[in-house]
Amino acid sequence: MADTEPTPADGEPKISKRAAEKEAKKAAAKAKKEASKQAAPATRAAAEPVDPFKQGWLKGVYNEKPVADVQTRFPPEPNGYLHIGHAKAITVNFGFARSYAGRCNLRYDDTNPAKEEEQFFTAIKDMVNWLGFEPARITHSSDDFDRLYDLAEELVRRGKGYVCHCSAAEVKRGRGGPEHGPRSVCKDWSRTVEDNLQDFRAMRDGKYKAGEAHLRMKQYLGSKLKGLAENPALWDVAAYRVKDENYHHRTGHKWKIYPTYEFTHCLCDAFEGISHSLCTVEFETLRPAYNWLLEALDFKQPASDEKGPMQREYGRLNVEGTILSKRRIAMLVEGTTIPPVVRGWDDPRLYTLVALRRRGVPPGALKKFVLDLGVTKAIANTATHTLDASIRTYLERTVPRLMLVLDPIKVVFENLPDDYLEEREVPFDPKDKEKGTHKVPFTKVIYIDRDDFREEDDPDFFRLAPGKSVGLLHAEHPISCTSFTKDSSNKVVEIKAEYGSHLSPGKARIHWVGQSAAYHSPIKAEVRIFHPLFKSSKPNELDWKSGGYYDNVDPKSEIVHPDAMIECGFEYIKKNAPWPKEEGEANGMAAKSSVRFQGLRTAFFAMDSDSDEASGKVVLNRIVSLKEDSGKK
Ligand SMILES: Nc1ncnc2c1ncn2[C@@H]1O[C@H](COP(=O)(O)OP(=O)(O)OP(=O)(O)O)[C@@H](O)[C@H]1O
Ligand SMILES: NC(=O)CC[C@H](N)C(=O)O
Repeated sequence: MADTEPTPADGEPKISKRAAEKEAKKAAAKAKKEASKQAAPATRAAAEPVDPFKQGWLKGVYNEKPVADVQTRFPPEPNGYLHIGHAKAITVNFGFARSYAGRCNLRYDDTNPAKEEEQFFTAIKDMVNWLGFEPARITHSSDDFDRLYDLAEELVRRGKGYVCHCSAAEVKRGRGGPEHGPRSVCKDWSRTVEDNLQDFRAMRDGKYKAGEAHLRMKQYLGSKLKGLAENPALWDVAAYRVKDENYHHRTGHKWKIYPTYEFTHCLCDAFEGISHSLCTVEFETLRPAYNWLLEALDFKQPASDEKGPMQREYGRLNVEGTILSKRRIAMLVEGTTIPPVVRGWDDPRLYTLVALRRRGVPPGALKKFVLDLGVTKAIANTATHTLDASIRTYLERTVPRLMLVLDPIKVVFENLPDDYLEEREVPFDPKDKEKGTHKVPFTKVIYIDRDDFREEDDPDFFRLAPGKSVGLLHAEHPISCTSFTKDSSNKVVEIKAEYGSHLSPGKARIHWVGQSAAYHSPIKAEVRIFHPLFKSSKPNELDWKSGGYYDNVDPKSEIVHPDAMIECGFEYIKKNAPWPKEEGEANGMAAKSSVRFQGLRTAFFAMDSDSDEASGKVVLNRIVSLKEDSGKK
């Protein structure tokens, strides 16, 4: 509709802008209704569940190699906690296998001895299970160290591997370029097989220190071939290197040499019978090197994906507004010269999977988010608030509702007897009868949120104020404030009020919690409300090297309400968790945070791991606000 007032044509009755808008709205609503009637059969068809793995790019990947026994793998390096990006990798690899009736392995890509710790192994498997997937097999690249070593010798025997003693600078020089001229091979390139074998064994037996010797693959550096040879991933990259700090958590000090990613990954894929090796786009340039090694050792036919594993690459999931790098999160968790700024790797302000779980994000919401963004070769760039919006929509349909008062003020009804009790039957979700109902007590004393009261009335304020009435959600009659009292710090501590049908209904309805020992109401709780950890919307651009990020940490990123109150329906919600009941959590991976609910007019909440059943301590985390601006009302 145009902004300007319409000019009526001569002779036509002049209608006001408001009336015209009303008419237009009516007509639009009618048209929409008509359209939806006509479109009903098509809409119903569209509502049939669509398997996202059998659409678009993923379907194309399957069609390139439509085998009966689809086998994929999720191959994290066990050097830190998984983050939201990994939720995409897990969903893609496990989901693809599931859709095509195949299997997916969890493979710990543990070829880097210095960085791996037991805690990460357990946490990674937990997250896969929590997301609702069960690995067909759990493997470790290190399980195959013997076999990998034998194949490295075989590569040498086939004249396709050589031990090189160049320094890093010499290797760089050999790669050529504007500074170094044409690419060239070093003197070690033409050593005999026997010589190379002996020297490789010497590497294995500890004759060399780190950097003094490498086993390199004889790819294309010495070749005159154009095309493939332009790819630096094929310039005789290292297959094995010596590690001085060589203790490995599974093989101990057995090995002084360790295989590189380029040597290990494709071979482990072949050992495990992987049909579709799905990884992120930054590995695309490595695909020719992946195929080169498989072909060199007869695990694949040249220029064919029929035999052996086929690597294909999808776009990473990048989330702006937070940091995902393990190194940076470690700085926040452990502190360096600066004190730690978060509670741990699972601090709900982080985007590690353990943190998202602790915050209360349902695993199904993460998977849906990943798939809704789409799986293609394009990088999926998104922002934390887009993720929040998606989680909000997911929770809206799936979790029950309760009344929770964040910052309570006591309300005493002067016109009710001390033992007044109205038992109200309240649905857990008015739009979903299946979730059932529960009983809450309406009593002489109730608690309302401080935000819902003003000491001085204002015509634009529709809730409780002296002389003003307001409706109560789930109660029969409205209430009206007669007076209030304050403490020495000028804080309102008690409101005197009336309740009954004689009062004006008011223009809004607010939430409340009744006080009744018989109903164990209210339940006290500490509520933590989270906001972005950094003031900057681009925290990756902060100064991480010299600690400049610290000043950007928002001290208001966690606000604690220590005296919140929840109505007694919470007990039922707790006993009947997980909400929603789906895959991982329903199958035993439910943490305390699977106790989720919508606090009416407030936010979505989940129980925090700091809660303690024995002492009755309840701590809640805000999962997301009800609206994007985090404001209620
Ligand atoms: N942001 C992301 N989006 C999608 N997939 C990812 C993302 N980050 C990692 N992956 C994939 O997850 C799998 C296991 O990753 P791994 O932990 O080895 O990766 P990484 O790149 O070291 O992760 P980090 O981002 O923590 O450095 C790999 O296949 C990798 O491609
Ligand atoms: N091909 C892949 O998926 C890569 C996995 C490997 N762990 C990495 O370094 O990221």
